[in-house]
Amino acid sequence: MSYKVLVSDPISETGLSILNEAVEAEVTVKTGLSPEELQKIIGEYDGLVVRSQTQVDAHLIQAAKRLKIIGRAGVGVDNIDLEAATKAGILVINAPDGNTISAAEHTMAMMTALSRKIPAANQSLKEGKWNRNSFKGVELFKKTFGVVGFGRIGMEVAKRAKAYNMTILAYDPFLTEERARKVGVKKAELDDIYAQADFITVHTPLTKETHHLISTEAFAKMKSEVRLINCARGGIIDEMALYEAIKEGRVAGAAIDVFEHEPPEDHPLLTLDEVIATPHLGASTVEAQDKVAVAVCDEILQVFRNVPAQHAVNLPAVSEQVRKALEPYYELSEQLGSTVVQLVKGAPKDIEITYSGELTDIETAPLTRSILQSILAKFLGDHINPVNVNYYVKEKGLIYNVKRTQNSHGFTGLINVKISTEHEERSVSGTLLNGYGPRMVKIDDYTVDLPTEGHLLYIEHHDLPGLIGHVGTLLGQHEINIGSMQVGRKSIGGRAIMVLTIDKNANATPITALQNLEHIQEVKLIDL
Ligand SMILES: NC(=O)c1ccc[n+]([C@@H]2O[C@H](COP(=O)([O-])OP(=O)(O)OC[C@H]3O[C@@H](n4cnc5c(N)ncnc54)[C@H](O)[C@@H]3O)[C@@H](O)[C@H]2O)c1
Ligand SMILES: O=C(O)CC[C@@H](O)C(=O)O
Repeated sequence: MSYKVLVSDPISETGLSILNEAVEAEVTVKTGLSPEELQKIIGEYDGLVVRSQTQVDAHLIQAAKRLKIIGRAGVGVDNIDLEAATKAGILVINAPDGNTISAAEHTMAMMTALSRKIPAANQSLKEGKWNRNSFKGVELFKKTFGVVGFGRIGMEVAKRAKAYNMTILAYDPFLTEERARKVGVKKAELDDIYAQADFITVHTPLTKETHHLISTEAFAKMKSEVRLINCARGGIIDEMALYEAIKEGRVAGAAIDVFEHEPPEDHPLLTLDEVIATPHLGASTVEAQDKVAVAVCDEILQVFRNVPAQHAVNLPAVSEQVRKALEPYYELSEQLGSTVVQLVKGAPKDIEITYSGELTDIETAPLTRSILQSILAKFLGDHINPVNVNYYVKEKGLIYNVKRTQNSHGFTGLINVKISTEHEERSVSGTLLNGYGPRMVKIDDYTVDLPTEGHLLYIEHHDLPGLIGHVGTLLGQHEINIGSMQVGRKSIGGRAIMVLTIDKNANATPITALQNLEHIQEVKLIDL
């Protein structure tokens, strides 16, 4: 199968060639489209590759009827409406580490250029002036450097700043004393940084919490003559507050790579001598662009090949080890969910999933999503997928519990899915049998050994001689071939079940006819 992929921002040729050479992908590169132009064509595509220019908003997502995956060749996904993508079941992936080094190096370049006024000196010289007095700078040596956001880039920046002999204060909610000590920085609070730092750099994502994190209030707490660097995202520093702080002489300068609105138009900051700026160039190196494009294009192909994504932004990450351990169980988990939801009468209210045996100690959330997806698909259709399933679980007010038990009844790994509705409670268990693949081993309290595919006819009846014969005859009259049969009973003459695998999908007639047979309580056709 071939998937149509649109590349709407410029990405490296090395990355593009990965998609171009794959049989699974048919690639179109159309960059610089207006939102309206993009909206018109997006409906044709299964995949979209963007950098930071394309705004993937809710309108675009609504028009993207076939879209399965959005690949962001870079880190920040603030140009993508993640909520809308998740609701639409579109997987969003990024390339989180391909441009770390480039962004860190750009931050250092901006800090040194700012401290030595290099852009202005360069400009002046090119204008024919030899003005050595106007460009006196400051050293970085032994200065205090505040790093706000100590993730991949923040840490790489700190490593480089250590070579300048700077004292580094790092603030990040996830930074522990131990880690700070290990990398040779001091763990600090924001107020410590404001009070002590000569240079402050920000390396957080732009979120509700970090929007205008550095504001008028923060500037008021800073050391005078402080210099700021933002190579992360426009909006983390309040641009107007920064402008005022520079005008008032409290801030000595700022180096800005990113703006709240890009490109910035008639921006007051760009009128100030104390500000140096670049047009969002943090990741603009040959190496970074190759790395992010290759990473994202490779991963898009993996997803088209049904391999779970490693850098999904709107799905929890799954380690390679967990992915390998769970892989054989996906089909089983989906089919158990599908079986029990077809068996039960009414809409699920409570779902209980129990993992036993070798599944007890593994992160099973991906299997849980696949079970929930197969259950909800009966009511909400095929657009339910692992990306949006939790959204719909919440929306429908479904309650689900996950349990773990060591008792796997002799099986290596066992999954039980139980659904309660307002009418009844039904459950199905399944395992992977060596050499046989997925098998259903229990329906409610009855032990069975059934395949988890094809068409199953589930019949509940009184355990009486001759009944199995009647069922066989009736199915024969409707030209329905029986592939196999399993019977189970609780006691002789008591309640019993038979489950038949049939070759032809039974229509409503034999089911009604079967239901009308004496001593039969329930007949259900389960399509897997
Ligand atoms: N200028 C560019 O071209 C360019 C290139 C690459 C990345 N970026 C941007 O740089 C930023 C950092 O990227 P990264 O790869 O290091 O991300 P990362 O996820 O590795 O690190 C971000 C860190 O910020 C921390 N954080 C979140 N909220 C915080 C808060 N309120 N206060 C303090 N810390 C907080 C997180 O705990 C995390 O450790 C992102 O915004 C990314 O989009 C820009
Ligand atoms: O695509 C770019 O050049 C910007 C990338 C950068 O902002 C990121 O967040 O990865």
